[in-house]
Amino acid sequence: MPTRTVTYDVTPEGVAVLTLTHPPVNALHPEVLQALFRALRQAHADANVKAIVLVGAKDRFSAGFDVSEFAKAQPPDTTINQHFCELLESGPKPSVAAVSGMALGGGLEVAMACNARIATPGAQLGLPELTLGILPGFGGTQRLPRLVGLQKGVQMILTSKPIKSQEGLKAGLVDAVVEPGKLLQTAKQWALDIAAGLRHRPFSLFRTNRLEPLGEASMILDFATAQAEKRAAHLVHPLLCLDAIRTGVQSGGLAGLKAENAAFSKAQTLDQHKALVHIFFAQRSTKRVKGITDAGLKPRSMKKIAVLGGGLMGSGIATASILAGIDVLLKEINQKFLDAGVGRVKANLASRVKKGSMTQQAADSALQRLKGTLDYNDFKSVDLVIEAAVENVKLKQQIFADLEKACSPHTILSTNTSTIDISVVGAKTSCPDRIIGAHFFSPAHIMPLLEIVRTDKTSKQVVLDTLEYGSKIKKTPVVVGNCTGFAVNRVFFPYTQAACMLLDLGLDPYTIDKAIALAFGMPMGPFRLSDLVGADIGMHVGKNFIESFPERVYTPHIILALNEQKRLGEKTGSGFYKFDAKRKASPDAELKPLLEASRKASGLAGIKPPVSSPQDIIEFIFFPVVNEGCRVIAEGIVDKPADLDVATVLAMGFPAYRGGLIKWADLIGPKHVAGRLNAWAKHFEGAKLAGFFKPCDYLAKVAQEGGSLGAGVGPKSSL
Ligand SMILES: CCCCCCCCCCCCC[C@H](O)CC(=O)SCCNC(=O)CCNC(=O)[C@H](O)C(C)(C)COP(=O)(O)OP(=O)(O)OC[C@H]1O[C@@H](n2cnc3c(N)ncnc32)[C@H](O)[C@@H]1OP(=O)(O)O
Repeated sequence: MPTRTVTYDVTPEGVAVLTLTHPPVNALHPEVLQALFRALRQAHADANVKAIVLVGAKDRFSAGFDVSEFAKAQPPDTTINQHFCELLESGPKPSVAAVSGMALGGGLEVAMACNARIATPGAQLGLPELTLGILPGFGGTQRLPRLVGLQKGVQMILTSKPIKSQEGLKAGLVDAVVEPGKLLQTAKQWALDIAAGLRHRPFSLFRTNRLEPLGEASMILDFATAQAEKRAAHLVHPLLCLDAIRTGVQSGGLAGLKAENAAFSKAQTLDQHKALVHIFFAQRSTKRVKGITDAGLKPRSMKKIAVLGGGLMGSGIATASILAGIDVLLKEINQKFLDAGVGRVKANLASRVKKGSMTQQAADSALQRLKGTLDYNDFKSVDLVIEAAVENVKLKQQIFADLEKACSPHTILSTNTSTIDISVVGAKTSCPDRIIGAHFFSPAHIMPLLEIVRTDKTSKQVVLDTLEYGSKIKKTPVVVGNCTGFAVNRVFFPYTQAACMLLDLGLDPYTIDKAIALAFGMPMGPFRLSDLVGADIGMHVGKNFIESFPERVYTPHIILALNEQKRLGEKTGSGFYKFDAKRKASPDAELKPLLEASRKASGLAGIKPPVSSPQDIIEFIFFPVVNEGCRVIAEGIVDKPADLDVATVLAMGFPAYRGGLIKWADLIGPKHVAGRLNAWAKHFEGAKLAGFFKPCDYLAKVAQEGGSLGAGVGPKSSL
């Protein structure tokens, strides 16, 4: 049977059951939509058919339009006849959607074009198009507000958050919620009742009873527009979406559909759409690693793990693991530390209960999976150990030597270190094949990225098992090579150094932060980030990079001065900023003498800063990061460039709507990136800083020969 189709079955009672079929989520590929169009025309012409029911194969209605169509060079032609919605809504025979699993995006829009919706409990209903840089394009901007009211409809579309069918029933989106075994029968009966005139046949597109009065509607849309402009200043498509909704409210559903179609076509042309579609697939592709997941190996399930260290990281890792149903042995060196570690796990769970992310009962049962210990007695039974002790090489080496004796020969021995060479950590063991890095980002139970760091001796099975563990604890795992800083911290080391260089060239730190946070879209600028992380940590980590890459580093004097003055940032009440009791940051006039001393010591006096606009600041700080990212690609530290995009978005807050570091560079143009780096290398030659900017061979080659950085160095990346 074709994998993209709509099956057509007519029941003895005269109901045409149309089944959307396109594994795994019944995505609405154009072939499926064309099949739906044909099936509807067939049902309307079939004298045996009184009514129509639409279902999704395998208990999943539809996850919406096939997103892979947006990744193609030639985007889908939105002018193609989309009358299948009109045929569903106002064709000669009534239609009812039988929704199970999920109806998202175009899937919900198709269901809303039906004359009624019957759903199973817990089915997810939503219009997440804005997360892809577009807007609902099958009538959702018009039908959803008319079914649930403008306030609720706008909120659902702008937040992209789905609701469950029970909430949908209350809101007017769903007509009935029934158990799965009764879904099809209820939908068929509902459709026959409409056909027999026993039930009303509403056309969502023309309903107005749920829409707020025009004056109130206008205020709702004005407020939503102001919020969108404030919260997503860089994004155009939410405003295009709101304009289409407004047109429909003011001029009726048909006018609204026309406005929606025009807005959708416009949104499709924007880089943000290309970038977000890239990240959608990139994030789902990190779990596929060449030579590992295609090697015919079967991953072993991690049922019981041990975490060494109950500090901030260890307790976060333990929390993420027990939430995923894994038994955790939390080991500490004394009872006081162990009690503190268990207390942190309890606090993490309590915070989730308080936020409504889980019930108290679920938290209690998760806690049952945590057991504390002060020795290695139970380590024979663990599948994986994650060491999260202090960053001390000798201590870690001794721990791993002890673990090799205490655990079974199959136990994976991993370290959460962010700065120490993984091979060095395992140097005192005789099992390098079982040594791997599991680098979490703080807080470990919340940050979504897990860097899985393999050495050249780590076995494929161990990498595969750790990937499986990462997915099981709902992380996005990215497999990276063993180098200073691995992938994320390595590509970002020039970030702070370039920012400090601008400081020493005379720029104001707060101007730089504004450019990076407000103009570019990072969660915060480099100096605010330094105050969050701590100048002491920054100096410690910076030393690693200065030792590893001496030919391309800038030693920021200001960081040393901040440490000497104990101005470490938030934790000491001042750093680049000063902090009030609620840790609210504000510029600090007392920083001025430190800045002047740093500028004097920098040797950059007299060099004109080669930046004059926020865009210049953005490029001066991020292009060296792109350059280091290109080295990481060329050295094979990442399996594919798209993995680096995902890592920068998830770990550093690089804006997803820019596609991640490498996609962003490709959208800007490798030639422009290399050109500016070469110009700065020349500009700073006298200060012996040319090496900090000189484009690496990979970037220079792509810039000269054309092509994309995202293509990678090996066989063409699929992304
Ligand atoms: C008559 C002729 C008509 C011709 C018409 C042509 C018109 C062209 C104009 C288009 C107008 C479109 C209008 C519409 O409003 C636009 C949309 O619908 S955009 C899509 C909106 N939907 C989404 O954003 C949902 C995305 N998916 C998810 O949120 C999740 O996948 C999920 C569905 C909640 C499931 O989550 P999980 O269980 O965690 O699974 P995964 O996320 O890993 O997904 C599994 C697998 O499925 C792939 N996939 C999921 N959703 C889609 C999708 N919508 N399209 C394509 N593929 C999808 C995903 O990539 C995974 O694949 P794998 O990694 O396993 O290969």
